[in-house]
Amino acid sequence: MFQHIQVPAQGAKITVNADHSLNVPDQPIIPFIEGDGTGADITPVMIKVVDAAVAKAYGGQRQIQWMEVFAGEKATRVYGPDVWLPAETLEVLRDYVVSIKGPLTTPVGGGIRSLNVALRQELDLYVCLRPVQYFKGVPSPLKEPEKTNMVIFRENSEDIYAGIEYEAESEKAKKLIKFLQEEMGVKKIRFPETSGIGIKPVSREGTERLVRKAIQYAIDNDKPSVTIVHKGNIMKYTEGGFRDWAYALAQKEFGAELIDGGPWCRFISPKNGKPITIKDSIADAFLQQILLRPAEYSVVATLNLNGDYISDALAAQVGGIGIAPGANMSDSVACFEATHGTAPKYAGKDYVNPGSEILSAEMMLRHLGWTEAADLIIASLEAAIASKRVTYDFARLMDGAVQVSCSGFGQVMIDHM
Ligand SMILES: NC(=O)C1=CN([C@@H]2O[C@H](COP(=O)(O)OP(=O)(O)OC[C@H]3O[C@@H](n4cnc5c(N)ncnc54)[C@H](OP(=O)(O)O)[C@@H]3O)[C@@H](O)[C@H]2O)C=CC1
Ligand SMILES: O=C(O)CCC(=O)C(=O)O
Ligand SMILES: [Mg+2]
Repeated sequence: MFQHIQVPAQGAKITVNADHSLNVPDQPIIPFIEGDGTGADITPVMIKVVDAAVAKAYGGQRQIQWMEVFAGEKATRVYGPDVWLPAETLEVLRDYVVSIKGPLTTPVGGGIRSLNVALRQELDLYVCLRPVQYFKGVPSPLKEPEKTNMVIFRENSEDIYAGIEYEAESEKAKKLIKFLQEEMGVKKIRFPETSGIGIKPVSREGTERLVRKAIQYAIDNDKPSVTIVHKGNIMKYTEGGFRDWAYALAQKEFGAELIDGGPWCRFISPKNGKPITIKDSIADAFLQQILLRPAEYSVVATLNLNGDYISDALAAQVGGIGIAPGANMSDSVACFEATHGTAPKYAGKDYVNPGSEILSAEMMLRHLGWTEAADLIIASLEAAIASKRVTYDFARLMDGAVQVSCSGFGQVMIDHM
């Protein structure tokens, strides 16, 4: 058995069929990672709200059996000082198929590399799915925030984000720079003696599997377009490759045809008979477009680092990263997590908005096919916002709001179920 993971006495594993559909028992065992910093505040609230929604929706017929698994600072307390991501945590996340996690801290500069990234890489969770939608009543810096309605498909396994980099003046950096200069004829490293150096792998296979998911999502959800966001004018063979491979895939696998000689292309959705346009935007221009003309964008397919920046920027347009959910997915395994981090200055204060992790759980319930419980979460969130009993992030921008704590907001949601 496991060293520190307690398997619940009741409940059963979710399993996956050959076509990647799920078999979900009425009492699925769902592993969760509490998370560092504010993770310890929001994760218990998420669990309470989800349990209330499931109980209300199914009257005791269905129930999640939560199973805590460890990562980050809590893992070092449970397993020992240097154990940040125990092997049995990875084994359980893979084996139990569907899980949810709080945020995990990554130090800036030195120290451990991101555990969040490690987890995505180890489980090959190649899609980071981050829907961005407006909930009525949420304070936003935009005049018409309801026009922002996008779903980000962020490539989750490659790019500069993969963490292949070498510290300035280290032996490895020196060796790589020497190789680049002497073997590859590189003359453009401005300060070779003092440069840190990073590698940006972007592959056709990695691009294709991500873009395939994004286009299929557009078909399944009746979306009008998929926008490929890249910086391919500058990084021609990585970000430019991403753009070219994405267009080629749309033509090859979905029968898209060039519009006015391309590169934009279009195909008719086999689901609703309406056109789906595949277009692209260079990342810097895209960031101003989403503020000025958000209604023109729907599904977004992008590289790892762009997706990181874009998801926080878009979240801000609809009220901030306090209500920005997400999922990391492979074809079979899914680990749901909020877009935001551990917000260390608020840790342990029962203060922050638990909305992102609750909405990540709402995505998880929908993924399980438990739509009634998911719908209850959305309805109770909307009712809680309408009641103006909200956490600090909304209260500071809303007229007439009453500020409640993190757990208080969870209770307001439950009261409105
Ligand atoms: N997937 C993950 O686990 C992620 C982990 N991280 C890690 O988190 C750590 C902290 O990163 P940092 O850059 O501070 O980013 P954070 O996302 O943790 O926080 C930035 C700001 O966002 C706002 N915010 C964050 N969470 C909430 C919430 N639940 N409710 C309301 N507002 C919220 C706060 O704004 P304000 O100050 O205005 O109140 C906060 O100061 C780093 O180690 C980073 O690597 C970061 C992102 C994702
Ligand atoms: O892993 C981290 O610490 C940061 C990750 C992040 O910002 C993200 O995935 O959005
Ligand atoms: Mg981020």
